[in-house]
Amino acid sequence: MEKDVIVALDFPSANVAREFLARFDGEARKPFVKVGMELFYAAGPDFVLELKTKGYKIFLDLKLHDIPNTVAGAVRSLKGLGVDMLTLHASGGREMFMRAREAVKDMKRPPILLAVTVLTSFSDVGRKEALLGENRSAEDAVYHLAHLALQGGADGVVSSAMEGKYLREHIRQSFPLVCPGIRPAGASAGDQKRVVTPADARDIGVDYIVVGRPITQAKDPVAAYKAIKEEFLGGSQ
Ligand SMILES: O=c1ccn([C@@H]2O[C@H](COP(=O)(O)O)[C@@H](O)[C@H]2O)c(=O)[nH]1
Repeated sequence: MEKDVIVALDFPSANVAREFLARFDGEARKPFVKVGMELFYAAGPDFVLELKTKGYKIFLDLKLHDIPNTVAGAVRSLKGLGVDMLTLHASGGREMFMRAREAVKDMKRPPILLAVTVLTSFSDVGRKEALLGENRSAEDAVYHLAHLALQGGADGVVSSAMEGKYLREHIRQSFPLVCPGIRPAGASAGDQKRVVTPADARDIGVDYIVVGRPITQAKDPVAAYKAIKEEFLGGSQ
């Protein structure tokens, strides 16, 4: 399976994102980028198309979560964007994933459908407070949600790398594991609670790490990106 660092473009406008990406112009390969709610709501599908036309690989992180019919419609509406990955909340349930799977079936290059399990910003206390009656460990909750979504038709899973080892041991099928909440040693966690270093994520067997602020807010974002990539991919680049 391919492994890579995905840069989260959490910016308020297309122009800010363009300025940031221009720093990478001299590099041999464009970074794999993630467009999340902030940028998508500000810049819209046109900017995603612009990135696609420029040759970026795109992870569209909209975390769809609604009734199955609405999510299937949303997936169909995103069809023309040609994104490489798309997120849906695993807690939307099996039927929601079945309908999303059905919605991509006629696409020439369907996106990898990723199930977001337990957000990396949740501590155990925060998760139990938000989800009524939730008494499982984070590992068990992530496993349960991942298993359900994969059965419904998800291709891969988003979780903290902290649960990665448990997922790999308990889910037999092979699937792409995508992990945000990545922090190089000494970096500020910010609102992230379940954080892992790029080197530990590599050792756990994570396929893609998603990194935002440690790169976008670095003094030298290109140097920060390269250092994180080196720590995660090492000699396998
Ligand atoms: O559980 C999740 C799911 C998605 N994210 C997204 O990843 C990035 C992380 O950004 P940092 O600045 O490196 O914290 C961000 O876009 C989130 O929306 C996540 O963090 N956790």
